Amino acid sequence: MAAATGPDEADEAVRGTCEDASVCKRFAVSVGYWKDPYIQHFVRQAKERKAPEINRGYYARVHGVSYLIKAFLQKTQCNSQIVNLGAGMDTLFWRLKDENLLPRKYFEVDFPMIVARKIHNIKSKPPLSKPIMESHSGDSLLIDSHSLDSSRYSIVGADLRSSSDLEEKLRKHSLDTHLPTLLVAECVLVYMTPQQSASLLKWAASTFPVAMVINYEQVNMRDRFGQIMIENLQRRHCNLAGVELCSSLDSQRERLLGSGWDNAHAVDMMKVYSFLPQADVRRIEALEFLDEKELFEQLMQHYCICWASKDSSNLGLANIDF
Ligand SMILES: C[S@@+](CC[C@H](N)C(=O)[O-])C[C@H]1O[C@@H](n2cnc3c(N)ncnc32)[C@H](O)[C@@H]1O
Repeated sequence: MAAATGPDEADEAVRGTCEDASVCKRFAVSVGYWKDPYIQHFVRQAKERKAPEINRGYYARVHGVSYLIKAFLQKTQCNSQIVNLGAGMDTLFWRLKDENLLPRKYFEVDFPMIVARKIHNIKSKPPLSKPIMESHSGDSLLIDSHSLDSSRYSIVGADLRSSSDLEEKLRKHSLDTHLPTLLVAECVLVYMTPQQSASLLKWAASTFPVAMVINYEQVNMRDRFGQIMIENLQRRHCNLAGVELCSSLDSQRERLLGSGWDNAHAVDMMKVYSFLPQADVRRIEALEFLDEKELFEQLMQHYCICWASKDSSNLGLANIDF
C-alpha cells in the first residue's frame, strides 16, 4: 500500500505523470517511431532506453488518437475548435499547423504549474513561438506566466475538477460554444474521481451542441495485470482515483452515455494497433526487436481509446470510427 498523501502531494504526483508521458514520447521519437520535431523543446532526453513494448504502446496511442482527431477535423472542415484537457507538453498544435490542419482555435488546459512550464518553453524557444506568431492576427498576443492567448492557440491554467472555473477561463480566451468542438483527454480522466470526470463530461455535453470527446486511458483494470499497474503507480504516490470506471470497455462507454453523450465507442489498444496502417506498423516493428510479445499484448489490452459525440448539425460525427 502507498503511504497516505495529502491533496497537494497527490496533485504533485499527478503533475509528475506529464513528465513521464513526454519523456516516453521523446524517446520513441528519437528511435524513429514517428516524427515530432517539437517534443525535444519541451522535455529532456530519457536517461535510459525505454522498452520496445513501451515505445510501441506510445506509437499506437499517438497514432490512434490522432486518427480520430483528424477524422473530426475532416468532418468539420477545420471549422471547429479543439480543447486538449490535461495537455501536458503535448505538441499536437504544432504538428497540425505543419500539416495545414489547424482548427479555428486550439486550446490547451492543465494545472497552472504545468502551464507555466510550457509557456516558459514556448517563450524561450523560437521553433515553438514562431508558429504561434505566424498563425496570430489582430491585436497583440496576450501572455503572462499562467496563460497565453493568440488567435489560433491558447493555453489556460485551470483545475479540470472545477468546470465552472474552466469554462470562465476558456471563455476569456474566446471559446465559442457554438462551434463544433473536440475535447481530448489523453491519460487524464483516470486521475479524477468518477464524480469529477462525470461532471467534466456532463459540462462538455451540455455546453457544446455539436461536439466529440476522445478519451485514452486504462481498461480491464480488475485483473491481476491491472492490479500490478495500480500498485506500481501507488508506489510513486500516484493514485488512480477514477480506476473503477476503467474496469471494462462497457464501463467506459457507460460513463460517456450517462454524461449526456449520444453515442459512445470504446476499443482496446490491441484492436487499435490492428487498425493502424499496416505498412507503417511493419516499419516500426522492424525498428527494435520485441522479445516480450505477450507482455506487449497484455499492456495493449489494458489501455483503450473511447470516443463519443453529439451532433445536432448532422456533420456525421456519429460515423467516426477506425
Ligand atoms: C499522463 S499526463 C498526459 C499529458 C498529455 N495528455 C499526454 O498524453 O502527453 C496527465 C496530465 O493531466 C494533467 N491533469 C491531471 N489532472 C488534472 C486536473 N485536475 N486539472 C488539470 N490538469 C490535470 C496533469 O497535470 C498532466 O499534465
